[in-house]
Amino acid sequence: MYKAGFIGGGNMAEAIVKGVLKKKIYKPNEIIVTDISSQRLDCFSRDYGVDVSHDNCEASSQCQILFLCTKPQSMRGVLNGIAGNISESALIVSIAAGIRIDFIEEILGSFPVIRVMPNTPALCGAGAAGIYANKAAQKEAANLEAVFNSIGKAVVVETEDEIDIVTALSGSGPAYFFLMMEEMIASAQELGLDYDSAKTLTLQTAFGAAMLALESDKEGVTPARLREQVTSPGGTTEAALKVFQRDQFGAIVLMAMEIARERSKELSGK
Ligand SMILES: NC(=O)C1=CN([C@@H]2O[C@H](COP(=O)(O)OP(=O)(O)OC[C@H]3O[C@@H](n4cnc5c(N)ncnc54)[C@H](OP(=O)(O)O)[C@@H]3O)[C@@H](O)[C@H]2O)C=CC1
Ligand SMILES: O=C(O)[C@@H]1CCC=N1
Repeated sequence: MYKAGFIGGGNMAEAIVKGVLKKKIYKPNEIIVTDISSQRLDCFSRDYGVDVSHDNCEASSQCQILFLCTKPQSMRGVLNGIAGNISESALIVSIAAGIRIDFIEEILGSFPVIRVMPNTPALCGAGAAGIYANKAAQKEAANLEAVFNSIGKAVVVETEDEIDIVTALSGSGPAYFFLMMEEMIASAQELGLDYDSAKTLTLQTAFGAAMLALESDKEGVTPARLREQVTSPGGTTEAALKVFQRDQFGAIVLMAMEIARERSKELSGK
């Protein structure tokens, strides 16, 4: 029996597998990963030493925790394929955006099911994950929270609808920050700085800002207060921030997150 099986060995499954192995939550021989792509399976076998298989049913019958890690659009087919072949005592964990627990239960029958919305920084132990468990999985939720806390930070939410918000916030969120980094690097180049210097200073600034925000949060200091500390009256930051405000930066962020949440809800119909 494997402690964990991952159906779909894509980007997010790899981030979780790498994270849990690094933190020694599981040993490589306690994990099995399936995928339709031999190339992906070779990568998991070579880079992480875990067992791999093309056979979703075989893997599903041998796992204590079964992580469903395929795209939402493939989930119906994947669930139909493994239904009736899952170990009776298994915990089902879906990381798919939008896919609701009742959709999973309809196809698989009654199991403890947990939805987790993780993110790719789990790759380096800095993930953020939201967790929602059905009634049958309330006990398991605490264990799973510990797993995701070991590869970042996890928050258990009260309602399944909140997972759609978590998706728009921290699931997709790394991409928002990466976009900001891309734009800052490109802008610095446009203004005359060389690419390497622009990249080094951008990444270190993002890292420094996040680290300072996390450290300061322990003392109750908010991001807003930290922003004020950078902003000298009549200075350069104030001049820049006025442009963000004039062009409705807050409204743009809200609009983007609302659309991401709506897309998560739409995917539930797949
Ligand atoms: N990427 C992210 O940042 C996050 C993703 N998620 C969720 O995680 C899930 C996976 O996303 P991501 O890792 O980015 O996607 P990927 O496309 O990278 O991973 C999915 C993998 O599953 C494979 N696959 C497709 N069909 C099957 C099948 N029938 N059996 C086994 N494997 C199959 C795919 O192969 P092939 O490519 O050949 O089709 C692919 O390798 C999604 O549901 C997404 O909503 C959640 C949080 C964050
Ligand atoms: O873009 C997506 O649909 C997935 C879910 C959250 C992050 N990536």
